[in-house]
Amino acid sequence: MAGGKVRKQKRGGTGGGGHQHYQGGVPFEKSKGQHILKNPMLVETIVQKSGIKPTDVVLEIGPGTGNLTKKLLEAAKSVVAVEIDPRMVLELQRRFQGTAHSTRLKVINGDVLRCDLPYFDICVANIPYQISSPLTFKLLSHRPAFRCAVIMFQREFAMRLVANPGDNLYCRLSVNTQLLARVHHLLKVGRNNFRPPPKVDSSVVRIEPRKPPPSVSFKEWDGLVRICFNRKNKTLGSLFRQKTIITHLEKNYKTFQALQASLKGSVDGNKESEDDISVLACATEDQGMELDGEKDDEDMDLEDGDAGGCCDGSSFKEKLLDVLQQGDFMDKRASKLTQVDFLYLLSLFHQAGIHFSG
Ligand SMILES: C[S@@+](CC[C@H](N)C(=O)[O-])C[C@H]1O[C@@H](n2cnc3c(N)ncnc32)[C@H](O)[C@@H]1O
Repeated sequence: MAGGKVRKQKRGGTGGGGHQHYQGGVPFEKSKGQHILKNPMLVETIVQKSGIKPTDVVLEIGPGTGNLTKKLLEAAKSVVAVEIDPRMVLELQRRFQGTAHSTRLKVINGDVLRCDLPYFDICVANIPYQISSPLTFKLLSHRPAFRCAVIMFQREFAMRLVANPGDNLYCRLSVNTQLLARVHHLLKVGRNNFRPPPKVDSSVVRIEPRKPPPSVSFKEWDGLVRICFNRKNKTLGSLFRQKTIITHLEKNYKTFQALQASLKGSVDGNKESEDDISVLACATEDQGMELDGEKDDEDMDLEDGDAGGCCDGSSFKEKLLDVLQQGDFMDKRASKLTQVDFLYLLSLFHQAGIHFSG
């Protein structure tokens, strides 16, 4: 029966003795991150901490069998739920059909990363963890900006989101998310609150988009942050001496110079608003954040050693190092830099005509 008791069945014929978890005859699929919340107290706490108003439209991602959906419908004006699995959509429809809530629930059957999101005031979700990073940036690029999102993440991902300079887990994901939003850790959640239990612990995080959004190009920002966190414990002086970095930035520099020349130095009065727009456009492109965040000190495609003997290359290297020197960044490490430090460094590079997006 829909929304009914969850039962465990032995997987037949495998000989492996493994268990398949079912709800209403529907087996859960681990590949879709189907770990439903089985603790009603926890569901209640999440809804309370969301601060939903009776006038709010709530977006739920991955409603599954509807345990959270039910409580959201009790608190909100309406709920829009995006679910990828048609079997779950059917379960949801059966569960709420004919109830007082049915007219206030809209279910979209689709992949949340591929569909256009509707207007919403608040997002509350227990998501499949494999989409954590792209989903976070898809939400943060959504307009109009929502009030807040209260989302269950894998514990380590959550701790990366909220990490501060100097924390072990401080990474590109922390810096980029915190540019666009305020993030707070709300709740630690043990794996036994789910059926079937996942292999990892979880945490609920509150994400509040910054309003107005920062007037910096996200692509430029992320280009700088990506380089700095490629080896977060190396000094910036040493990172910006790497040949691949110098070559890449010099190419951008020349392209930018050529562009400036072709524009004959004319000042574009709309520059600032273009930058604002690129914050939105580029945030959604950046879907490899989680992986990069998790590989801070391993993900290395840089070559050690100085740039080659080319005169152009050497003088451009001096230019890069001058910028670092000017802001006293030569001996600093990404692991300790604040948002303000990154903004200042980016502005110094821009003043020198050095850009991070090609
Ligand atoms: C962790 S379960 C949460 C279920 C339910 N919200 C709960 O808390 O009991 C994640 C749900 O997201 C769905 N899902 C997985 N990938 C999705 C995607 N890309 N877009 C939308 N839903 C997805 C799964 O089918 C599953 O129902």
